[in-house]
Amino acid sequence: MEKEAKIDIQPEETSEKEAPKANANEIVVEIKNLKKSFGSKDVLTNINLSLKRGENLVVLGRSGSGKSVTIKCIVGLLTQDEGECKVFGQEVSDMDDKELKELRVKVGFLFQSGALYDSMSVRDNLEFPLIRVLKQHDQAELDKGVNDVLQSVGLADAIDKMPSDLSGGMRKRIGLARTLIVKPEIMLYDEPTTGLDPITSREISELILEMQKKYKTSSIIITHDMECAQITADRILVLQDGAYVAEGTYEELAKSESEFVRSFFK
Ligand SMILES: Nc1ncnc2c1ncn2[C@@H]1O[C@H](COP(=O)(O)OP(=O)(O)OP(=O)(O)O)[C@@H](O)[C@H]1O
Repeated sequence: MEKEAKIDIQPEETSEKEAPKANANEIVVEIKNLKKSFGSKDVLTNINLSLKRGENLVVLGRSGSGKSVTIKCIVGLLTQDEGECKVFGQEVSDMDDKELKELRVKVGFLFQSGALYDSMSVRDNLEFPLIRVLKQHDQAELDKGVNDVLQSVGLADAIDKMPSDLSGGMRKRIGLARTLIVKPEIMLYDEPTTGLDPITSREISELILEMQKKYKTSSIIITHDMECAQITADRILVLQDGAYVAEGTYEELAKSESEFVRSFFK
């Protein structure tokens, strides 16, 4: 097993975040001819992907097809063997530790587990990134940040609850709030609806769409959930055997000539 880089989202010197440039055609993530193998196993054979500012890009693929590996290359948790992986025009594999820390402030990721600290209340879980990442210490400012993001995810009443008091869907919302609170420019969602019942899954998908509009984030959403894809996607990429085999809107791909692509829509 190759060792993955450790996640450390606490930059030592964090400056005020720059406002995103308003250029709708800007490419914020660009991947070209990306290849990644583990031992003799070729996981990514030829990945090409571009994420435009403000768009929701859904990646569909069977289990084990390399979707998470792609996301880990984007945040520098894994390094590709060949090809380019650029975020905001800068090659991730060339970044030093300081640049990687800055990258992980601009790029938020929500992994399947949600990653809340179970011993901390919702308020403390949400204050944590404000204090550690944005170096905010003024209590009024912290309160405002926490209350605003809780309103956004529809859980203002949960502020003093412990994670163990929350349902799976609520934990997912708080996990999302915890990522969004530092206002990342790019969001990476790794199977955001996995393990949730159909109604809660739909609510989370709708929330992802609302957050795109409210925070103007650009997002890559990895999912098997076709309803999530239908609700959230501006564009969909289909991954097969380590390479993308189709690209289009939900409606376009549902009518694809490829049986493999259509198989997701059944
Ligand atoms: N650090 C690693 N070391 C060795 N093999 C790995 C490592 N990370 C991923 N793999 C292998 O790469 C393949 C793709 O994994 P990945 O997690 O990207 O799949 P996925 O498409 O996200 O699947 P799932 O939907 O099941 O999460 C798997 O066979 C996995 O075992």
